[in-house]
Amino acid sequence: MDARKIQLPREIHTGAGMIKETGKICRNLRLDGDVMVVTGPNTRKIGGDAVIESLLEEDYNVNDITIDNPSKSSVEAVQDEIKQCSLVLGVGGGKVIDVAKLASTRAAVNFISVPTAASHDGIASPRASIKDEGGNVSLKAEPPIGVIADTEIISKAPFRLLAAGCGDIVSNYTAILDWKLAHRLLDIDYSDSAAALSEMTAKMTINSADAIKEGLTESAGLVVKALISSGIAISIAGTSRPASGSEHKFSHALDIVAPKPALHGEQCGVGTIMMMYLHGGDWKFIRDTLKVIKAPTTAYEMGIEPEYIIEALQMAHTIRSERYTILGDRGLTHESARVLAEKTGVI
Ligand SMILES: NC(=O)C1=CN([C@@H]2O[C@H](COP(=O)(O)OP(=O)(O)OC[C@H]3O[C@@H](n4cnc5c(N)ncnc54)[C@H](OP(=O)(O)O)[C@@H]3O)[C@@H](O)[C@H]2O)C=CC1
Ligand SMILES: O=C(CO)COP(=O)(O)O
Ligand SMILES: [Zn+2]
Repeated sequence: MDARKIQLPREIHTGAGMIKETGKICRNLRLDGDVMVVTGPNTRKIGGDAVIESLLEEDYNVNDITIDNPSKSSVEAVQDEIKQCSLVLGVGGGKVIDVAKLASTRAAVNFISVPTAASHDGIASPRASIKDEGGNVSLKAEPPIGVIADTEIISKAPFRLLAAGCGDIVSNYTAILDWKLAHRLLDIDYSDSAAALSEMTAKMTINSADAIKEGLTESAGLVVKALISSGIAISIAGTSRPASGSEHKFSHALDIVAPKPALHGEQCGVGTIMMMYLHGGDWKFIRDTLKVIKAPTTAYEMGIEPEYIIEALQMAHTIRSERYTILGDRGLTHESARVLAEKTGVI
């Protein structure tokens, strides 16, 4: 039996107005000492101030820092600031949460994830995507000890963010197909339980697609719980394989080649349509589900020119090349990339 350590959040709090309980939740988790609150320029007002107020009400000594990109320098800046702290809270979207997550891991202090949008599955995952010279790199990190998801705040976020979160969940379908393929071809370690959790999460979200509506706390709750569940599947597997396959390679490539990339979840959703086609699966079902959710299904809807879609498809196999997927080791030719994007209606 190979020795494994699985780290999972100890407490997950979801509900309208939950952010006001942050101070009490931290005290109940027996988290003492000074606290650092990390936010983004928009999310400082949207959630950061309420978190700070709640912590002050519980007599915490609170510092705060605002970051505007998920770079190595942002992580280092937060790490420098948290030298005297024993707890870090990331309050924002995926970029803020990733920076706070990695900085707290490196400083060996507790981290609590406070998503203000249900836009990605990094909320509870043991990964952090940080920009470096070559683009985004996915780094190992410690998952949060707690998650506080205020569905009131999340439901009021631009609906585009919720739809993007659904794209990141739907992407589990092709991620699992790629993982199974790599396991069969190359005997890559595979976790039935992580795959089952990831696939069930995607299925439940897709079956509820009609219920995912703008401004509803119920919709926010459904999607944020699914995203947390995807992050837990990553923790169980010890790799992002349950939620990241060829469709993510396409998205990461698009982040590099597109002058103005779309949201992570949007790109992953569109990538799932095309990679499901390559797998010979029901790509129209994926496309139609994303349409019901009002997530983008074309380059135009993502605001990305067709040429960058083709370029990203051709480049995708080179992203994390050790991770075998349906793209194979040689990837797509220009013509096959063009035909793929056209046949699936992406361009
Ligand atoms: N670690 C992991 O496992 C994973 C990490 N990721 C990473 O997450 C990032 C994508 O996250 P995503 O959230 O899509 O993008 P961002 O973090 O860039 O957030 C998008 C924008 O939404 C704003 N925002 C967040 N919440 C609200 C709100 N309630 N109301 C209004 N605006 C809001 C943010 O504001 P502000 O600028 O103030 O933050 C930001 O301007 C990528 O870097 C990706 O690599 C994705 C999946 C998994
Ligand atoms: O986005 C993710 C899962 O949805 C994380 O995956 P990566 O390991 O490809 O960054
Ligand atoms: Zn993702």
